[in-house]
Amino acid sequence: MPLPSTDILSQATVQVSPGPSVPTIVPPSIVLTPSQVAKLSVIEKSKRLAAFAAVDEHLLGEHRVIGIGSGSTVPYVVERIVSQGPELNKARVFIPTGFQSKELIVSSHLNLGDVDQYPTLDITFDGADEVDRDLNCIKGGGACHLREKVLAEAAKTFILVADYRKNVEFLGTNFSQGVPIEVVPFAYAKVLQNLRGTLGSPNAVLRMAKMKAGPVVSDNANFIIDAPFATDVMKDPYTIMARIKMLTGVVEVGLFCHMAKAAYFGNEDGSVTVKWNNGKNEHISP
Ligand SMILES: O=C(CO)[C@H](O)[C@H](O)COP(=O)(O)O
Repeated sequence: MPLPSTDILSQATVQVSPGPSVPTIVPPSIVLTPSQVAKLSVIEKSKRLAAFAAVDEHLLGEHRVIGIGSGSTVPYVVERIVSQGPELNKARVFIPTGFQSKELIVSSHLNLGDVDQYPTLDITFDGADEVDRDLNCIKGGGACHLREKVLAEAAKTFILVADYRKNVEFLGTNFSQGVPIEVVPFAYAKVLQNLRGTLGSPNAVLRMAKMKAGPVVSDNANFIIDAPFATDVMKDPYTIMARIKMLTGVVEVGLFCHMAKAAYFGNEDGSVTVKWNNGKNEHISP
């Protein structure tokens, strides 16, 4: 099923015209056709709904510098942005949170920039592994949370998009693999020891790669530790985030506290739930 995903170039068709001998790579459009939409699963549809609602409500004509996060929901953010047309988008620059979103921006023919050129962003859209009632979230399921946090912090407005499974009262409810922690490689054993001991996460583990022997290596050439904590600890994510961050060797913690302005969750019934940082909850009917 053709989805707007990171493997967009691998789905590309090669067109060989009779003239030049060099084949042209034509990536499939990020904008889905009605028949592609009809084939999406309920979860994919709900991600797309959340992304569309978030872009429609928050991406303004005057926005020029836009952060694009990582994960499987973000391609739908880009789909909606591309649908706004080249006229609006040619004046904009898009900042990626990692390899995946860089590919997404480039293959969608959007202008690519980096945060060292644009340290202030108008807005950043990103996915989340889980979002609690106060809009704190777990991020880093895709090992991108260092760059994601930089782009969230650099943005005047940070907006989360996710499907209904991520909408929880307390962090760690469904996402039980633990808090993703990026560490410099040579310090991983020491940080693991700290986490399993003093910090109270006996099941903390080094994240291992699936199709490679050895650990996952982040876009910044670091390792990732996943550290699960008890529910009581996760009820106060800021405190545990600060304690982990103080460990020498830790580069960034996948707990984003008090950063998002709003979180959009697509629901199974086609509605969208919006949680705002002022405590307000909104329901957008299908
Ligand atoms: O934090 C992330 C990557 O580091 C992602 O935003 C998070 O994992 C959510 O991804 P998805 O939209 O695929 O559920």
